[in-house]
Amino acid sequence: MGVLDTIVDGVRQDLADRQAAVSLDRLKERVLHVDPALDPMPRFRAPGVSVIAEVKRSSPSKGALADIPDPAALAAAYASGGAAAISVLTERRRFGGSLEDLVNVRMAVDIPVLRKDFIVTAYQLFEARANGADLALLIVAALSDFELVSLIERAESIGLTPLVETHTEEEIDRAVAAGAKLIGVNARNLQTLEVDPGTFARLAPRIPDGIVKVAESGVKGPHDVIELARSGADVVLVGEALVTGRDPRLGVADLVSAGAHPALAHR
Ligand SMILES: O=C(O)c1ccccc1NCC(=O)[C@H](O)[C@H](O)COP(=O)(O)O
Repeated sequence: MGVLDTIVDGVRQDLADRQAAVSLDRLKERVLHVDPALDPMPRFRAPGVSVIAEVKRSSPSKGALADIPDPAALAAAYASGGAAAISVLTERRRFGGSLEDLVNVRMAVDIPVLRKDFIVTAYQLFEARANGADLALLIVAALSDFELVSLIERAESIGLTPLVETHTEEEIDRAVAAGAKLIGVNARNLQTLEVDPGTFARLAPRIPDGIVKVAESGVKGPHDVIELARSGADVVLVGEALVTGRDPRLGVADLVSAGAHPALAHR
C-alpha cells in the first residue's frame, strides 16, 4: 500500500467514528446556520501571486515540524502578513490536525479558510462547511472520476470552493474534465513523498487559461515564488517554510511582496 492509500485508510477509520457520533442530517442542519462561505477566487485572480499560508504541525515526510499551541494566533499572524487564505490541515494521525483547529482559525480571521484533508465522502464536505471552511481540498489521486465530479458538485452546492489537487498531466486532464476551476499542482509525490521543484513549471501549461493555478509544496522563500510566478502560478500554498520560519507574519509578507514584484507585471 502506498503512502496516500495508508493515509486515506486511517482517515476512513476516523471518519467512521465521527459518522457514528454525528449524523449527516445533523451536519446538514448546521450548514444551514453557519455564515455564508467567503469566495476566494477574486483574491486569487487579483494582480500578483496570492499566498495560502498553512497551519501544519507535522507531516508524513518530515515528522514533527512545529509545536502550534494556538493555531488561531498563527492564522491571525499569517493574515496580518497579507495571506489571501489560510490552509488548515485537519487530518489527525499524520498531520496532528483537527476540526477544532479549523473552527479556531475560522473565528480568528476574516479571509477564506481551506480545509486541507483527504476528502473521500460528501460527509467530510458538510463537516468542512459546518465548521466554517470556505474551501475544501479534493485530491485527484484519491478519487475515481465519478467521485471527483460528484464531490466538486456537492462542494459547490453548499458554497465551498473546491481546490482540486493534481500531480501528473493525466490528473490535470481529469480535474479539467471534472469541472475544476481552481487546480493545485502538488510538487510532492504523495506516494513517494519526494518533492520535485520543477513540477509546476512542467505541468502548468496543461492547465487551460481561465482556471486559477495553485503551486503547492516545497516553496522555501521569495525566490521560489518568483520562479513559480514566471511559470504561471496565481497562488502558492506554503506550509513547512512558514511554520519553521522565524516570524510567520514577516514570512508571509516576504512571499507576498516577491509575488508582487514589478518584473512579474507582464504575466
Ligand atoms: O507534507 C507531507 O509530507 C504530505 C505527505 C503526504 C500527503 C500530503 C502531504 N502534505 C500536504 C500538503 O500538500 C502540504 O502540506 C502543502 O502543500 C504545503 O507543503 P509544504 O510547504 O512543503 O509544507
